[in-house]
Amino acid sequence: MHIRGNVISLLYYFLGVVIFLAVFLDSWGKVLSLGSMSSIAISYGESGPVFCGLKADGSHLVTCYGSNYAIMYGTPPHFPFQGLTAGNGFVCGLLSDSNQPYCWGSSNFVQMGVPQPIVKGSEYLEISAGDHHLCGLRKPLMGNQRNTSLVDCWGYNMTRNYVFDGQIQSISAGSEFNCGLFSQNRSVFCWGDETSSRVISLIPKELRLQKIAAGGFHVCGILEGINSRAICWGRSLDFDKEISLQYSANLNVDLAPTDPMLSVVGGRFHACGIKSYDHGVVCWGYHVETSTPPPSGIKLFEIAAGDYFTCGILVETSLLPVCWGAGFPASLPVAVSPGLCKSRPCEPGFYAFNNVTAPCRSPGSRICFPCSGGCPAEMYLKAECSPTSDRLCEYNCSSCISADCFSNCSKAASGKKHGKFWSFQLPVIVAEIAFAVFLVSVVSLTSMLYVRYRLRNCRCPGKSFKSKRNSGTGSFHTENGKVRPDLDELKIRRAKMFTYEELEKATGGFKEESQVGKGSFSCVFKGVLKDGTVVAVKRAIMSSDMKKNSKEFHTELDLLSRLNHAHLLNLLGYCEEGGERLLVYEFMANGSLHQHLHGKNNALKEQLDWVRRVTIAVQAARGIEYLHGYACPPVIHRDIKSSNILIDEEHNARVADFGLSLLGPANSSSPLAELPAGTLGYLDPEYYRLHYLTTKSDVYSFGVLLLEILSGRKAIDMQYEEGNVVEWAVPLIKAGDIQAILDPILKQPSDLEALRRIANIASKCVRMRGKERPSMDKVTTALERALALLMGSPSNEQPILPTEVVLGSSRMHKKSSQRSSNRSASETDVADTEDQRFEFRAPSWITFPSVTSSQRRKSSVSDADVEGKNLESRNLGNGTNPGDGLRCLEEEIGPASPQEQLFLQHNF
Ligand SMILES: Nc1ncnc2c1ncn2[C@@H]1O[C@H](COP(=O)(O)OP(=O)(O)OP(=O)(O)O)[C@@H](O)[C@H]1O
Repeated sequence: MHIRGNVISLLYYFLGVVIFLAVFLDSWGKVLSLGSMSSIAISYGESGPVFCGLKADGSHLVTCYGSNYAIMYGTPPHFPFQGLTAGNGFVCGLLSDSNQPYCWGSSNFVQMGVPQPIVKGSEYLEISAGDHHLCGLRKPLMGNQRNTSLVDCWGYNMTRNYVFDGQIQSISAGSEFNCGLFSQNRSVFCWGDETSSRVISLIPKELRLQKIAAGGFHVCGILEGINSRAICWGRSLDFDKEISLQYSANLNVDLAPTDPMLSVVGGRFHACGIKSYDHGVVCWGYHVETSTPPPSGIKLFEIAAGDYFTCGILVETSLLPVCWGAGFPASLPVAVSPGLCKSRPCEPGFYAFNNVTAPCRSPGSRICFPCSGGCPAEMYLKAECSPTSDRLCEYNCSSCISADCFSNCSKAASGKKHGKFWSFQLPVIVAEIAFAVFLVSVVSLTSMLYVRYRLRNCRCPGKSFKSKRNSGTGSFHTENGKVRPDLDELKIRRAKMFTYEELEKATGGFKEESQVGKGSFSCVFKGVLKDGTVVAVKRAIMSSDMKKNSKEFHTELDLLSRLNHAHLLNLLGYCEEGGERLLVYEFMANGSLHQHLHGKNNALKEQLDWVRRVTIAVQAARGIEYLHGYACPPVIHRDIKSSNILIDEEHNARVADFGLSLLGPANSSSPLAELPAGTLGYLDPEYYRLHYLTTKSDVYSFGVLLLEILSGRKAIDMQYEEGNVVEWAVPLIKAGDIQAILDPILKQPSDLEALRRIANIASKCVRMRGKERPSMDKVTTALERALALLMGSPSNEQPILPTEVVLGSSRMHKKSSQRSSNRSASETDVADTEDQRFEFRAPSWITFPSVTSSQRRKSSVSDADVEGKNLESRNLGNGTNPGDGLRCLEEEIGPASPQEQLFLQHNF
């Protein structure tokens, strides 16, 4: 008896050791399944939400849906990822091959691509993004450092390597802070800025958590043990009110539920979780007006939150995502992986996901889900959780209370009694399903057509946005005594207001040595902000014409804080104090394209080889295409030139200087009758002579820029006999003498075909009549093909992979239906061969809800404008036949009228 007792206690001891080892090993390897990194991620912010997910086909490639074009353009189509995370305006993935983060989209603070600085060769287990930063938990150290964890962070106020004592199991980033969960004692710690959230001081120190998820200004976790309910702590943004604190009773928000949870996520002011016993979803915290609740009865595998909405992956074989909250389509037509793949068997308490699709690539890897806990009321445990399946609950028919239970039990009973039930009922059920499918299809089709119709007539939200912005900074409004965040107001957090003193300090008192450039109305200085960010500060020259200064300043400020594209220069902030007007931008380490092409330093010129030059042209074209086609309302830059194409450290181009830009009409076909402004040599003759401004004016200037890039000559250079680059180069191009125009400083490529194509594009861009010039999207596509050719892509039919790799972004695919039937001959010219190769994506009303259709229409309308009656009715009120005026233009580029001369003197 005694010996048996000893044997049993020995067995228990042995079992204990095994369990301990399992838990210990688990804490090393389970990080991927527990942190904020997930198979899905949602980016949010001013440019709109984007949902990204790892495809369910085992490729580990990412697919994204949403309205932030910088993210959509930049989604890397060929990189396999282990997991995803997203912040304000950007998405990051942990690369499968290198275990390093790769980000895309745009952020003023986190570098896109592999963020820098990164300790060379560092490999990460998990990454997590906050509003403007990204953190990565490094793989565990070995030897006597194994009790130390390293976390690297990049971005706003965070760029540092952090060293922590103890093994960290997972990290999760909030708005401006981060939290980590220690694997040994399961305690949580947070660091960063807690001014508005107080997440650090409110940490429930005594609690042991199995996982954590940070939200905007709060953190939620799941308690360890059987009572695995969610607890949250934190405070709201501006008000001294606690949000979602389970300890507090007098709140205007829903409190965390007491149900056991499998998973939790944090949004900006809300949190959601997946319930443990039925995979049902429950949300708590603030509700934003107009937000929708989670669809009733849904069951989820995985869940992720944006700022005001949440998405999850349905517990169905389809693995489709479903979203709710504010500002996102409810369902997305893409199957995504329901979790992260791991290469080891699932630990105790987890089971391996089994589905017809195989979301994990390597044969031995699998997705492990935590076993559900307990059974709902009226149910009993039929089978325990096994390594291959979750626990099974069945209705206890003797204690039915709910309708579900009754119907289930009666079905089962009648199933037993009437073995031939199905043979009778099946045809009826099939007919019912077929009818339901038919009904759903008709309803979906009708609503799709209706949505498309509505979008076609959509107006840009520009005005309302502006008026809201001007209406003050209050971030909340009170309704029925409840304090709620106002969605639009909360979104506006982009351009920071600096004091003059801060910028004076940053630039060393605007000393001459800091000056990096000078424009007509401003000087540009290099500066370093308090947090170490290197910036360019553009200071308006104090002139007698304060009104003009101020107008340009506000145009640029207004435009840049609305626009967001990888190839537009990012505005970081501004200062308006007394007579001083200052704009703060990202610093572009390689100055302007003008400095490279026309500076005295030949080495700098040679540095821009043909591939770099064409890459810069493609990137600039993308930036302009965005302004014309996707910005809302559309923007005409009006001053495209080489000194406004800036080049960053990695020789990527950004279009800058929006001082002269005009917002185009969003829903009107009328070209703007603006008085000409711009730079001599780049100015569209149609605009200059007839004051006829459309997006094609930018196309003209871009054509001049292309000629400049090819020839290395300035737009106007009086040292040559033929001083105007257009008048010199176009006849040579038309004669087929491409070699004669190529920059002699560069070695000519063995195959001139790519450059010949670019020269042809340029000559079409600088056609006298706007309607005969191609639109920017056609130009971009043609340039991309040329770049692929230049880089040795074997065939034009290839997807533009080399371009994507170089540019770090991918072009948006076009819909053939959007090809305008009334487009001009020239557009067909440039894109004639390309058109058949346009690829299809999801319907544009899903991908780009508020912009695409109206903008696409706009671009075709602007063509029609120039061709059609509009011109007649609105153009020359003096009775001159506009057609004649245009026809004569090519021949009559003579001296300007005295009035025009006045403009020129004034503007240049
Ligand atoms: N963000 C930046 N980073 C680095 N250099 C910059 C930056 N912005 C401007 N510069 C430099 O300052 C120069 C002047 O820029 P600015 O936009 O004031 O004038 P411009 O476009 O050259 O002329 P204009 O104002 O007459 O059109 C640029 O050509 C460039 O060399």
